[in-house]
Amino acid sequence: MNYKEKLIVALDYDNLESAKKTIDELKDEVEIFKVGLELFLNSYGKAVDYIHSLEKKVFLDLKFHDIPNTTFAASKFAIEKDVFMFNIHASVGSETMKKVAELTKNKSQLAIAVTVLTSLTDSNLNEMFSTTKTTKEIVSQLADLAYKSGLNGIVCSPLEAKSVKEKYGKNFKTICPGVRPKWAAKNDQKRVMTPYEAIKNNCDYIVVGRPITKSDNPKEAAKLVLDEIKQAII
Ligand SMILES: O=c1ccn([C@@H]2O[C@H](COP(=O)(O)O)[C@@H](O)[C@H]2O)c(=O)[nH]1
Repeated sequence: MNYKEKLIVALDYDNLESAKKTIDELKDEVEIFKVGLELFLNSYGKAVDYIHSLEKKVFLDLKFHDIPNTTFAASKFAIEKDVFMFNIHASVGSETMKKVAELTKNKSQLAIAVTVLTSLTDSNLNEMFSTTKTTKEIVSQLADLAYKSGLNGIVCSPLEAKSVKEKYGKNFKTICPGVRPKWAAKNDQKRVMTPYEAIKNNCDYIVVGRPITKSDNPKEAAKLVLDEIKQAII
């Protein structure tokens, strides 16, 4: 895999024009763009078509979380849109994950499961579920369920990627937000690593948004992140 394909730039914008400006600025460096709820809703889905019109790949990050019938229908939409990758929450359970996995069988699209959001800590899990389990333990449990359900990989923080890859092998992908170069603010991200550390820790893809998109010079910021990726895979 070309090192540039390991970077996914998160386009969290509230209008299509701003997103287009960034996409145009980054298109010589970046191969995969992430469209999440904010941009998908504000652009009425058109951001996906724009990225595709430039022959770039889309990670549709809408994190479907519903009963089997509804999650299945939403996943069909993602497949029909021909996105490179889309996601559902692992906490939909194995029945739904199996149905979605069946949909993508023999197709090029990757269906992945969100485990524990990178903005959450052990104490957040404790206050939500009265559990003493760590984020790492819950990620491992949900990764196991996603793997056994036949999905193509998971979203986790870079901190958990290594143990997941060691257990499930190269075909089960780790997609990791919570990536912060040393020069960037952490914002609301809690479980973070630098791009270099994340790639070394077996993230197949790193997702980086604000350090690039909110930078005074997004292209230079993307190049700095790509340099770290390159250094890590040499
Ligand atoms: O656990 C998760 C799942 C998804 N995300 C998304 O990734 C990007 C990260 O953006 P930054 O600006 O680099 O923080 C964002 O779109 C999230 O919705 C995540 O951060 N953590």
